[in-house]
Amino acid sequence: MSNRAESVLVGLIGEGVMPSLTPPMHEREADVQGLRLLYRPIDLLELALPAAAVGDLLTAAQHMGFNGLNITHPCKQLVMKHLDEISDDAARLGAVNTVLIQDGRYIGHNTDFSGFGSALADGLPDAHLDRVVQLGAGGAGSAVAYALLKAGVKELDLVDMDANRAAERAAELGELFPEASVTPHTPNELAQLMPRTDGLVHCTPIGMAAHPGLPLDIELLEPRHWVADIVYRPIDTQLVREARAKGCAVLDGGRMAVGQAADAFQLITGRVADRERMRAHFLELIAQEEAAASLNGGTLAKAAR
Ligand SMILES: NC(=O)c1ccc[n+]([C@@H]2O[C@H](COP(=O)([O-])OP(=O)(O)OC[C@H]3O[C@@H](n4cnc5c(N)ncnc54)[C@H](O)[C@@H]3O)[C@@H](O)[C@H]2O)c1
Ligand SMILES: O=C(O)[C@]1(O)C[C@@H](O)[C@@H](O)[C@H](O)C1
Repeated sequence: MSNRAESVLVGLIGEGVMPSLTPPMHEREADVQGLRLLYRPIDLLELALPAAAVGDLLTAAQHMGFNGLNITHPCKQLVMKHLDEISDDAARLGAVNTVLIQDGRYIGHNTDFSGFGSALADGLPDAHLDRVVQLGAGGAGSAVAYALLKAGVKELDLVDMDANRAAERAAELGELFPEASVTPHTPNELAQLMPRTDGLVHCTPIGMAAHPGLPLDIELLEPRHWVADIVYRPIDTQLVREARAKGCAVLDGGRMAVGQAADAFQLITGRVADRERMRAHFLELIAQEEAAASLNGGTLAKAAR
């Protein structure tokens, strides 16, 4: 038996979270550090609960002695009204993916943006950040764009097939970062944008096992561009492979997945996670999934993210 101070109990609330690699990443890192930590997925689909149940689940988690929670789709905004305190960045971004339960209070943070920010700094330390093209302005894309602007990007070209979404996000981000210029675009403008950009960040589902292919005409990519993909199932997406083959500096989507986990681990446990060790474990887990998928005829597990 142990209490909240002696061991750590963590959960992940969202839809379709059973295949998530975040629970094993936290548990392995805690094991290596000699910390007793259990991390359970709490899947709204399996429980047949609506997203609006997130508030009741927070209460239940507190009653059951949880130390913290990760929150994912479709609850990252919904959870905010149930929190006692929200970090400045999560409040500005309008999304929470990590909730600490401390002294009966709920404190919200966002480690998606910080995880991408540290991934970019660690994985592409020499990347020029004056001008960046970002493809995809959805949920993850919003956190990534926020991280890019915090990292000092001066001109961010936000491209989405949904022109309204690109325009809304660009306007929101432009207000948060008045010193930068954030401009909405549709994919047919990529031929004009790519020759002017330092790097490309990819945040659409294209390249995932269920959505194979390339998100842009690969001829638009030049060896001087750096490329960051956030898709990580598979880890070497077609974009990552073809960008590497052209000589571009490349960041794979696993770096962000590990970054958000490492930052949440630190917030929840108070201990610093060893990111390289966590990444090595993450790559092991992905390799196991990919090997199992190739045995099953090439279909990756029903992993949503
Ligand atoms: N590495 C990580 O930690 C991490 C975390 C979350 C999501 N992801 C990956 O990021 C992807 C996007 O996640 P999300 O939550 O932002 O999804 P989302 O559905 O909220 O957003 C995707 C956006 O891409 C746009 N889009 C789709 N196809 C496009 C195309 N061909 N050209 C331009 N725009 C296009 C859509 O209109 C939408 O706005 C996921 O599919 C997942 O693979 C990675
Ligand atoms: O790994 C996952 O499944 C996650 O749900 C991905 C992303 O949504 C993060 O914000 C969560 O902390 C964990």
